[in-house]
Amino acid sequence: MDLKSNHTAPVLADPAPISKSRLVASSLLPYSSPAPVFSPNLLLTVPRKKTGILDDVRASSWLDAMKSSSPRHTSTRDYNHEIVSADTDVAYRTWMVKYPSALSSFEQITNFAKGKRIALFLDYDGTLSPIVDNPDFAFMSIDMRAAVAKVAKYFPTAIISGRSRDKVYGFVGLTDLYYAGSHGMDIMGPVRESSDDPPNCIRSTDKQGKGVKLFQPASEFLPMIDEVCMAPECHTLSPSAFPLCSNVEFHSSQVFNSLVNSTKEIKGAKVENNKFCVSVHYRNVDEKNWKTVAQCVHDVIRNYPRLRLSHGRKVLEVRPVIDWDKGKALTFLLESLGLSNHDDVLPIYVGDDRTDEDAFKVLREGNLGYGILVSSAPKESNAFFSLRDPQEVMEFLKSLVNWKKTSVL
Ligand SMILES: O=P(O)(O)OC[C@H]1O[C@H](O[C@H]2O[C@H](CO)[C@@H](O)[C@H](O)[C@H]2O)[C@H](O)[C@@H](O)[C@@H]1O
Repeated sequence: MDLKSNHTAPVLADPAPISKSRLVASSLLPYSSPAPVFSPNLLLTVPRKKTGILDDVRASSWLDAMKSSSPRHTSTRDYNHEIVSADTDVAYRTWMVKYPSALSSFEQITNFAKGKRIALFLDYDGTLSPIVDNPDFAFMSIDMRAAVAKVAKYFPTAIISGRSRDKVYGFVGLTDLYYAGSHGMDIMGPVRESSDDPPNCIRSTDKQGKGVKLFQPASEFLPMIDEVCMAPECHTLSPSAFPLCSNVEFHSSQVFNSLVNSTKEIKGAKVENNKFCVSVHYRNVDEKNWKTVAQCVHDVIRNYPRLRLSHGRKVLEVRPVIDWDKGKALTFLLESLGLSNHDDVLPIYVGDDRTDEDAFKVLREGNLGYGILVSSAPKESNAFFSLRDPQEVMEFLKSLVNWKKTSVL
């Protein structure tokens, strides 16, 4: 999948599947400018069905996606890969030929990184913290926090999460990082005096009083009609009474309430407000009721033409219909950090989820850097390397720090 670049945007020359040869560090091509990401129109068009019933075809594709959305884990020991059958192990090892371990390939990675500035982008759930049944208890370990704190001393580091920015900051609790919440729709990044800010970017200060840039692309592309939406009568009307209402946060809380209401009878279902997105968790729902979860979500979002659905790990994620994702957030952060358009920069993105694939794709297709997929089960990815679980992520972060400390640059 090599790139031929013209003056404006790279052209994909070969849409063939990811080849083994692309997995070697030396084949990372020199930087070619990515297409501008801040296009004036980020609104996506999503075809909608008028019917209120989730028809069989859609229901089965939702269900298939729901079933395949996360490797089954029966106990935490799975994550330490102690209980794996021989078959699973063989399948995993075969898969690792295509996605080699970032730990065993560490020398290859650092050889390529020599003389370059590494920038680190880390997903939260399933990457820095193990997947647990209750999303409110997805704490990272003390050791992991220490490892992240150390790595952030040596490399610019950002967390890009589907959680709300405040919530993920609450879990990580480190100040020397940049945070992007709501799948990148709520970014608090560094201020760069020399660069122009895109629309919807405001300068502010963080909790420590440091100058920061706050970028919330969703509010730009779903123009606010605050006055209308926030009028008290709005709250009592059904959502279809204000189809043009486009205050995302307002939608988010409206949708949140509707989803909470419609799923309250489903045992184990949990709805989480992530500010610009709402997550509907079904990890603890009996599989025979997953279709009901899907139906409830479908029934709610069909009232909101400006919302769409994506799938995460045993979670349905409702988000605004804008062309913005973790990949765009990564590009935005690289620009904000003054690290885009440089041959001597090596971004590394570590993540476990489907939504992280957008970031892996940006790195792969732009020949910019490495995606590292965290997975204990084989799955197709745009990442270059793999790590099994958060424990291995921690080892990788520690190795980066040791390498940096000892390398003579
Ligand atoms: O982008 P991320 O930081 O990975 O956030 C994606 C979603 O992560 C959380 O859900 C996932 O982790 C939970 C805790 O381990 C688990 O219970 C759930 O099944 C997973 O889907 C978070 O709760 C969601 O809101 C995020 O969208």
